[in-house]
Amino acid sequence: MTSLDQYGWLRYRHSCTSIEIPRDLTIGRIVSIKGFKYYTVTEEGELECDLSGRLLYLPSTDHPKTGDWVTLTVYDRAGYIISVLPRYNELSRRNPGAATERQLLAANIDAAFIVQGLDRDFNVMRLERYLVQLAACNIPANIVLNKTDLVDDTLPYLDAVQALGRGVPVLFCSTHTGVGMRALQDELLLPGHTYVLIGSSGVGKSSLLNALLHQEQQATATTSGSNQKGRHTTTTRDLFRLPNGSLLIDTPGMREFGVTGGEATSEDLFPVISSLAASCRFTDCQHLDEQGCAVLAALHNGSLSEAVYDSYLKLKKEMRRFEIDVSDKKRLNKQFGKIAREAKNHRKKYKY
Ligand SMILES: Nc1nc2c(ncn2[C@@H]2O[C@H](COP(=O)(O)OP(=O)(O)OP(=O)(O)O)[C@@H](O)[C@H]2O)c(=O)[nH]1
Ligand SMILES: [Zn+2]
Repeated sequence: MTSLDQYGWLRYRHSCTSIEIPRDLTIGRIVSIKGFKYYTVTEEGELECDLSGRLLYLPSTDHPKTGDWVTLTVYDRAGYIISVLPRYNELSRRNPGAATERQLLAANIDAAFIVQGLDRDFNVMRLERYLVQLAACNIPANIVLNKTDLVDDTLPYLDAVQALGRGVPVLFCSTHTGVGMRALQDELLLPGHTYVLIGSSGVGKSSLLNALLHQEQQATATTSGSNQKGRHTTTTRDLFRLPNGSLLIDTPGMREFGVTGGEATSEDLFPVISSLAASCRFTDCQHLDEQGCAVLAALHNGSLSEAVYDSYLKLKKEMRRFEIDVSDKKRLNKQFGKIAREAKNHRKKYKY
C-alpha cells in the first residue's frame, strides 16, 4: 500500500472521480499547518511545503486546510503547493474575528465527532448548534460524551440528546477508565476514512486522540483545580493516522461555533421542525404567529419542547443574519468597485 492510500487517497478518489491530475505533479495531503508552512504526506513521505505564488495571492479561504489534497512540485526536497484539489466537503464555521466570513477548519471529512465532557461542559443547545452546522456542511455527525467517570447515571444525558430528535449516534466514554474506547475504535472509525474531533476546550479531545493512538503525540493539559476546566493546549490542527488505518483530525477547543447555514434550506437543517411544518396551513409559514401552524400547535400541546423550538428560532436567525451580512458586504464591495472605476475613468478623461 502506498502512503497516499494510507492517508485516504482511495476514499477521496471514490468521491471525486472526475479529477485529472497532471503527470508531472506530485500529490500530497495536508496533515498540519504551522504559520506559513504546510506539512504534507506524499508517496515519498512527509514534506514541508510553501504556497506557490499563484496560491499565495488568493484569499486565505482558498488556501489549503488540514485534510486537503493538493498538487505540488518538489525542488531540492522542498515542496511548492500548486493547487488545492476539489473538496468533497468543508468543515466551516462563522469566522469569530470577522462576522461576514466563513472560516474553514478542515476539508474532506467523512464524519465528525462532537465531543462534550459530562462535567459542566455538557450543553445540549451547543450540541444542536454543532449538529446544524455539520448538516449545513454535509458532514455526518456522531456525539461523544466523555468523562463518564464523573457522573453516576448517563441516562439523563442520553434523554436530553434524544429530545433533539436528530437520531445521531451517541457514544459514552471515559479516557480515564477506558469505557467506550473499544466501541469508538472498532465500530465508528473505518480504515481509510477521515474524521474530525470538535468541541470546546478541555472536553478531552486530545486525550481521546492519545488513547486511540496509544501514545502521547498531542499535548494534554492538567485540569485546573476546582473549576473542572482544562487549559487551552492544542495549538495546531493535525491529521493523525490511527493504528486501525483511520484518519483523525484534532481541532483546537473552540469557544464559539457560529453557524453560517449552507446550501440546504434552513428548514431542512431542523428535521423535527420540518416534519411538523409539512402540516402547517401555509407553505411559507414561518412558525411564529401564523394561523394553522402545526409547529406552534405542537409547542402548545407539549409534543415539541420549548428548548428545541427556541434553539431553532435562534439558529435560523443567526443563519439569516450571516446571509444578510455577506450579501451587504458583496453589495458594498460592488458599489466601491463601481466608484473606483468611475474615478479611474474620470482621471483618464481629464488626465490628472
Ligand atoms: N475525569 C475525566 N477527565 C478527563 C477525561 N478525559 C480527559 N480528561 C481531562 O480533561 C482535561 C482536558 O483534556 P484535553 O484532552 O487536553 O482536552 P481538549 O479537548 O483536547 O482541550 P483543548 O486542547 O484545549 O481543545 C485534562 O485534564 C484531562 O485529563 C475523562 O474521561 N475523565
Ligand atoms: Zn408553521
